[in-house]
Parts: sequence; structure tokens; C-alpha cells
Amino acid sequence: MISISEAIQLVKHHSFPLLKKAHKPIEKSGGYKLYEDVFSSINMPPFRQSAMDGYALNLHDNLAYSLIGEVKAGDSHQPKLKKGEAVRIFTGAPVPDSANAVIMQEKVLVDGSKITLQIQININLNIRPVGEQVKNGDLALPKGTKLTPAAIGYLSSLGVQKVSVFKKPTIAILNTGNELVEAGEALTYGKIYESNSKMLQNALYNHKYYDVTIHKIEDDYNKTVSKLNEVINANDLVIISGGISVGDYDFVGKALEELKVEPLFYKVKQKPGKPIFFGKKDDKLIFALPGNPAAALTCFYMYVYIALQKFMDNSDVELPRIKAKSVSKFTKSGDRPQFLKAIYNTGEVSILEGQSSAMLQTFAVSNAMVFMDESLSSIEIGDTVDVILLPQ
Ligand SMILES: Nc1nc2c(c(=O)[nH]1)N[C@H]1C(S)=C(S)[C@@H](COP(=O)(O)OP(=O)(O)OC[C@H]3O[C@@H](n4cnc5c(N)ncnc54)[C@H](O)[C@@H]3O)O[C@H]1N2
Ligand code: MOO
Repeated sequence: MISISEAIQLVKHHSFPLLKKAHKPIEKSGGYKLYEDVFSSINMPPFRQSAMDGYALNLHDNLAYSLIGEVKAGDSHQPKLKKGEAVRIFTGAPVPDSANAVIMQEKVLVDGSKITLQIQININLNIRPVGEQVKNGDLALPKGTKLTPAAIGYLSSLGVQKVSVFKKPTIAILNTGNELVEAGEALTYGKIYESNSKMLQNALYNHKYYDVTIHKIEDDYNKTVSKLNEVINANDLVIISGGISVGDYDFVGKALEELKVEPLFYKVKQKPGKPIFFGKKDDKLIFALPGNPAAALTCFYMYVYIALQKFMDNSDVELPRIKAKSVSKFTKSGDRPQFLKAIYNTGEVSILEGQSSAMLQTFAVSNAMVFMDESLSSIEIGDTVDVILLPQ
């Protein structure tokens, strides 16, 4: 059995950036990273653009101007202004070539076709020059840029419709267990509703990993071997739920061995989630998470999450950790370091009742986990504790 920090190091060490290419329509590229540099095929802005509603002027040495026309956003005409002439102009409208400043309307007195400036203004005031953001042919965004809403807006403003991105991993989730039935089916004696695959699938969706398939295996050795073989071949990452402990019908460990999956660790000194397996076959990563639902999700956040971040070459590969003041007491049973479901709020954290690895009810209302190291046997009210913030 290894420690949590050893397990984290092993996942970091054996996970790697995927570096495969995919094409996405710009509106569906959120959360991906650019696979290659994107160059602009236009100047942005494409024309000299007014930054204000007001008057475009051909400056002269007097504050009085004569008004000779109007340019609205979207207009394409080019009024010719002589020195001392002005046109009414609006935000986003093209500034005529013969105008060299725009004054906002609040600083102007209007009297029919005469306007008088209330202040002296400088040349080029309130005119956004052609290509101020980026020029035609220049680098718009470099390879590796994360496609945030702002980046997608920016590329859209340059007329980009499709982008090449780093592909996200293809992921299989495998449920094991004869006791599992689907919602909608009869819950006969001895059965429970399957929950882990939907939970893990949504944990993946939450981080924008959508290439996910779900598979079910009965507690049967040969079927386990053949299904595992199939999904390992077809995916970059395989997440197995259950069947990894020591029971007579826990076939996952033996099946992984038969398939020559290289074990990187099995069993971590932690609660919940002790019987977790991490291994690799060629460039495929395989996690077998304990079937107990809260243990499975804890292991997802602590270990699978790291592999997902590494696949995308992200620099922050672990969930954020902070210190907070506990408003609850807790006494640990046993000597394993423990992850406790908790609610964090502005510097304070409340540890919830009901920490069993079978219970999702507490997880469902928590937004954090308090990490209780081996050295701690209890937490008192007012103690400063380690808090892992969960993705919401
Ligand atoms: N003799 C020992 N028994 C157990 C040990 C041990 O060290 N010695 N460890 C315990 C711990 S800790 C855990 S955690 C579990 C892990 O067991 P498995 O990973 O083999 O998981 P299963 O036995 O298949 O299931 C455990 C539990 O979770 C429920 N489950 C499983 N899959 C799902 C699912 N998809 N949706 C909802 N619930 C699921 C399953 O019905 C069981 O109740 O082993 C302990 N035993
Ligand atoms: O490690 Mo198990 O996950 O405590 O129930």
C-alpha cells in the first residue's frame, strides 16, 4: 500500500499530453487548446472606427465647425470633409479618411448646422486605427492558447469559423456488478440503482471531456477480460468502477493482469478509496476505482483528474487546496489519512455528518473535502485545516 503523495506522483509521472489533432467549429471549441498558431486574415478593426457617439472633424484652429453629413455604424459612404467641417458619427461607424478626430457629443454645443467644441481636442482622439488589435497576416493567437469565451469571441471577430485543437482523450467508463440495475427497471431484492457511471460521466462533462462511452460488465471473469480488452484498445483512458477489491467475484485485478496491463499502483493508504488501481498498457491509462460511490468520486478528483489535466497539457493538474477554519469537530477512526466531505464558505469549513464511502447523500451537498493527514486524530472547532475545493 502506498501513500497518497506517492500515488499522486505516479499519476503525474505516467500521464502525458495527448498531442493529437482535432477540428472543431469555433462555437464548439470551448475548453480546448489551439493545436497551431492562428493568423489573422483581416485587419481588426478593418476600418478606422469611431469609439464614440459624436462628431468626426477635420481639425482646424477654431472651435466652430460646420456640419455637412452623417455616418452610422454599417454605412459605407465616405463624406469628404474640408478643414473646419464635421459629420455626425456614431460608435462603431467608419470615420471618413478626411476626418482626423472624433469628439463625444457631450462636449459639443449644436446650433443647426453649426457645432462648437467645448474643449480643445488632439488629433486621432476617439478613432480606433485600422489593425489596432491585429493586422492582416499577423499572429492572432499562438498554439496552445486555451479557448476561453474571450478567445472564441476574439477569433470570431476575425471571421474564424473552424479551429484545429488538441484532441481530448477518448474515455470508457466500465461498470461492474450483477447488483446494478438501471433507473426505470424494477428494483428487486438485492439490486441497487447504478449511479457511478452517470456520476463519473458528469464529472468528465464538467471538465468538457465529452468523448465518453459507458459499458457494463457482469461479474464473470471471461466477459470481464474480453470487455476490458475491447475498451482498452478503443480508448485513451479507461475508468473501471468496482470489482477491484478482494471478493471472489472481484475479477478486475486478475483480468487486468491477464491483459498485461502494467500495474503502477494498487491500494493507497487513504479513506475512502483504499482499493484503487492505476496501470498502463502501451499509451493507454487505466484506473480501477473502488465501487463504493463516494470512494469512486474521491478517487476521481484525487487521481483521474490529474491524468485529465496532463492529457491537455495544463499546468494546474491538481484541485485547488486552501486553509480554512473548521466550524465542526471530527474524530478519525483508524490510521488512514482521510478525505471528509465538507461545505466551505468564506474562510470557514463545516465537516458533514455521514462520511461512509457508500454514501453520496453527503457528497451531493458538499463543495469541498477536508484533508485529514495521518498525523491528525481529531479536528476541533477553530482548528485550521486543509481544504480541497471541488469543481462545481
Ligand atoms: N475483505 C475486504 N473487503 C473489502 C475491502 C478489504 O480491504 N477487504 N475493502 C473495502 C473497501 S474499502 C472498498 S472501497 C470496497 C471496494 O470494492 P470493489 O471496488 O470491489 O467494489 P464492489 O465490491 O464492486 O462494490 C462496492 C460497493 O459499491 C457498490 N457499487 C459498485 N458499483 C456501483 C455502481 N456503478 N453504482 C452504484 N453502486 C455501485 C456495490 O454495490 C457495493 O455496495 O471493498 C470493500 N471490501
Ligand atoms: O476505501 Mo473504501 O473506499 O473505504 O470504502
